[in-house]
Amino acid sequence: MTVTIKTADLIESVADALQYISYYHPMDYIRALGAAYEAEQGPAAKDAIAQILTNSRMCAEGHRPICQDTGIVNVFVKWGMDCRLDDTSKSLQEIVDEGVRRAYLNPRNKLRASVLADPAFTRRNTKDNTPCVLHVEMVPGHHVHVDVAAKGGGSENKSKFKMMNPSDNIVDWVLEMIPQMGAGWCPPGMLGIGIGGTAEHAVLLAKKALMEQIDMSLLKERGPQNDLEALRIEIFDKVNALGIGAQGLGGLATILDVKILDAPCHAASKPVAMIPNCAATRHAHFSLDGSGPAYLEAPKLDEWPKVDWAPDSAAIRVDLDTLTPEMVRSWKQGDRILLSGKMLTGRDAAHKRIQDMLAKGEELPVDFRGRVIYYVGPVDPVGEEVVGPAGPTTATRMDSFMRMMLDQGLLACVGKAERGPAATAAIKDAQSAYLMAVGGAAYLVARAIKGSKVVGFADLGMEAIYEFEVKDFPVTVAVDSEGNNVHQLAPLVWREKIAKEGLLEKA
Ligand SMILES: O=C(O)C[C@H](O)C(=O)O
Repeated sequence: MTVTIKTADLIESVADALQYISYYHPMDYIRALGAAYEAEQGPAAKDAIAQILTNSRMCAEGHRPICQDTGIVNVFVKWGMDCRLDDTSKSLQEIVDEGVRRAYLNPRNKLRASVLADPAFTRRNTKDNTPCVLHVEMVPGHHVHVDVAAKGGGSENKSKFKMMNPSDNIVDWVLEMIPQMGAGWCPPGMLGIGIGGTAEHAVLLAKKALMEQIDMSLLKERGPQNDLEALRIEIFDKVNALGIGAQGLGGLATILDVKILDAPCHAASKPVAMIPNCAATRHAHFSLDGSGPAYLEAPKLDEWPKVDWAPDSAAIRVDLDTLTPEMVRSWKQGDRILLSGKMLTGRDAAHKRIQDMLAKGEELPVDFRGRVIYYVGPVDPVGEEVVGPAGPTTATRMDSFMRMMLDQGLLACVGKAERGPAATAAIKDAQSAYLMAVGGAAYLVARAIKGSKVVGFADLGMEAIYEFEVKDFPVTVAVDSEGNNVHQLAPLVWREKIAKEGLLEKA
């Protein structure tokens, strides 16, 4: 029996699933994060998890994206060989891309276009987030199974691969890689690990592993039944013992689960890949059988933990419009701050263009003297919004521009994740500061943005320079003017505490 799948149904189902995952976290992630929140003892990490959970429920209620990085779309299709498409004039890539386009341009919940063509050179935004990355497998049967994911750039950037020698130890390699990955992948999330096959197969296995349900607490309760399950538990316990914690702020929950898929490999090799999934874990799964489009059922809002983050009333209130170098110098690593006033924005493309313009002696469109810059690429607003979700992007990518920006008279910067030694030294030399906001709390953070206008490089789309007017925008001092660096210090403290006090056994 041949089943006819309507092209329109496939497009509609992909678009619906992508809209769905932009604002609904998978419930297994929410349950695991809720449990991590209860167990967390690191105060800064607990606050970050509270922001992520509060943001998640707000997004589920408001049908707006969990993160400003609405991802690059990954699609895995298992095509039942008894199925045929009603319209064979387009490739499957074109059909699925049409679903992506409709989802990302949906006027009720416009998502961010993050995909750039010509990646090595002009890096032009394709404006509708196409093309997606599509994988197709032909399988027996009369169903089309589709897994869709929207993978954030920050976590994808931390993917690792090693062609190991057969006798090399996988756990040792993972434990060597995790600290190097820093916090730009927005922990707590999960790790997908692929072992075996060939180089490209191992990476694909790691990505597919991220589509599985989080079930580490069940696995630990019943105990491992095979070597792969034992390996999952060993990696889970040893990674969390590193004390990295939510957003790299030091704590008990760095990962919520480890998923491993394997495949036979050549006798000479042991390819291993690891891909993390961030706090904006987004994936959904549906099947088509020719009877119409698939629509996913909305989760119940009362399934979210009762966590309502509110700004810390003891935080230092800072007026950006009257900020002085003396005030910046008075901030200490770990201080909680609520920013109000005007703040500029800029991320990768804007920094590169500023560098090129300065090299040519051209005048910049914006004067950075006495200003604070926020590393962000916001989602476009819909309805009454002044801006869509607008959480921080990874500051580490701006490290090589830090000294250049400080030379322009910049007072401080805001982003997420750690700064490297050169950027930390530049901040110390200029007696500046780096403030961090919570990655994965973009809709919550955007509530603090009361005004927004583009003031430079408008052609860069979400990467343009904006001026935001903010009110009580929550940040923490991550590098202070003396070069003290939270991301270096806090995990060390928590690693020791976990080991000495056996905190993970008690959690
Ligand atoms: O692109 C962004 O907005 C964020 C990015 O995913 C990142 O985590 O650095």
